[in-house]
Amino acid sequence: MDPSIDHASSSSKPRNTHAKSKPSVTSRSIDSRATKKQEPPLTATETSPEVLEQHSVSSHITQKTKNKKKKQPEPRFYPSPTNTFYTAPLYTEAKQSFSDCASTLNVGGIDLEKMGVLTYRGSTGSDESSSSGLSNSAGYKPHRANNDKRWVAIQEVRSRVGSSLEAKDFKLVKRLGGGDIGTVYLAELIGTGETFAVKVMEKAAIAARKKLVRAQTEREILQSLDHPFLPTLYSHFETENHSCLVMEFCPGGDLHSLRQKQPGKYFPEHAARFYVAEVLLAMEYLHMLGIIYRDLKPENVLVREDGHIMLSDFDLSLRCSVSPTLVRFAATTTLESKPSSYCIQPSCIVQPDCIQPVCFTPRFLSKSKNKKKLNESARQVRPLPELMAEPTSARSMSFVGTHEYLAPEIIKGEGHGSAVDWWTFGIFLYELLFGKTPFRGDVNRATLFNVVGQPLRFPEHPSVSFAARDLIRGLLVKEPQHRLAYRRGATEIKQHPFFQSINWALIRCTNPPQVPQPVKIMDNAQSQGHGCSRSQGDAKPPTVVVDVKPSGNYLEIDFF
Ligand SMILES: Nc1ncnc2c1ncn2[C@@H]1O[C@H](COP(=O)(O)OP(=O)(O)OP(=O)(O)O)[C@@H](O)[C@H]1O
Repeated sequence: MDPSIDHASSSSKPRNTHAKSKPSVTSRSIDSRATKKQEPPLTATETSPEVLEQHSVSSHITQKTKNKKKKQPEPRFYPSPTNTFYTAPLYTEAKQSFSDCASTLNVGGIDLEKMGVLTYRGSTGSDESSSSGLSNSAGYKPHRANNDKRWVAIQEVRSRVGSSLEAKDFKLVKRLGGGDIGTVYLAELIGTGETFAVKVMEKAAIAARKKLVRAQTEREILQSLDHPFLPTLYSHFETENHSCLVMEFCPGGDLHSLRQKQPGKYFPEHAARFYVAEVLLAMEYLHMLGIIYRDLKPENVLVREDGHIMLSDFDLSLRCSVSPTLVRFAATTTLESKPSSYCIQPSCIVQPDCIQPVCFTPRFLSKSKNKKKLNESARQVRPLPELMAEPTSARSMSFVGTHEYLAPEIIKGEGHGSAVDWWTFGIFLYELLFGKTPFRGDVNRATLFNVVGQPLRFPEHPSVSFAARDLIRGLLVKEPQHRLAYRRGATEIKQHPFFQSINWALIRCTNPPQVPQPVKIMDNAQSQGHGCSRSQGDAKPPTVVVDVKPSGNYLEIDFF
């Protein structure tokens, strides 16, 4: 498959889980935002730049934003006309170099690698890798390698049965939700007590609705991911009629539901900052892989059992080629010689992953004696190259996304690139902070007009910091080329004062605003599964059930 082809373009996507077909622009179905009125799609004339421009006052807004941007601190580096391009091996080297650098960095006596912040260890093996030859990274998932109880469980079953996982190894416990191309179930890996989310897709239905390519895109993207805030595809298997993806189960639900439960239906600023910071790292990583996500919204941000997030749903994503660009070899500047009010330490900057050694300033080191230690450690850090890996040149003409989250350039049909993700990031932050999106109209068509033509406004309530509003203003610039992060991607956003308190390197170890209730475990005598013919050995009795009526019956699903 040609990865530069936008496979989502001919597809459609409902938020509505009851919908049979999926318009490429989705409405939300489960909350007050869902548009009730039916309306005809916009015609080509209506979406033409001229017509939309008549409603536009965006130039005024943009000018204001431009002026504001001028006041921002000088960028630390500039793409030079003689950019050196990293080829894949060099990039791997950079990663390795980063790993070396990071693993030798023992900050204040704390081994960051042991803390799980810095991990570039080899994989203990992947069920997925054994069943697929698709991606070179599919079998190398260091973030999920050694410490993941789910891998251990999978390995256990595999070694017991001597083959890859199959449908009969799982017991479906509960339906979690339905998407356009499949249904997601909570499932137990029989005999291990470990739970997974299994997305079950009916092959014939997908083929009949011409969604095969989309399903394949999602699967291939999932196979290529290895990031703490992105799903791990533990296994993939086929039955005669179904194709199944086995992923981590997120018991915390999605951020949309969680927001509804907050007082006032909006998150306090510290909580919003935490969630968007983790999403930012996930998107940075995706862009690094040449994946433009295109479907950011609270519904697609799931909360893991530890309260950290997982970005889900990749069937609208666009894959394109990206060449991480070496923009500068970092100078031998140290922390002392280049102080900064932001979290910028130019001595060791590289973006091979979510982990950036730029901010090794853990809060527990903020006292002056620890600062001294830190500075000494930083001096020993080998300077690393500075990379830019934003797929800015990618272009798609697809009309995909969710109305309230669509970027103006998508609506105008001007062709779009990775900047659409930074627009949606701005809408996402706005929604978490204010409990609503900024351009929503009474009907979808009005929403589209508002996105293109209406200025950004902030409600008076709740009161939100200047930094947060300033960041949103920078992101919700109508012209993509003037939008924050257009040029240097996530790095630009990370440097914004809104994130000043975020320690990017250690965010995985930060306490999340909320940790979901643990999954209720029931001792269920009937947990022998469907058609399980494999020996259970002396494995733990199956125990998992999440708010399923204690009838003792697991779901009778004819898939398996
Ligand atoms: N890993 C998971 N853990 C817990 N719940 C999940 C998980 N993955 C999906 N879900 C739930 O299942 C529902 C369906 O997910 P799925 O990704 O198939 O569809 P979707 O998000 O509606 O989008 P699409 O139609 O594009 O597939 C989600 O809304 C979510 O509530």
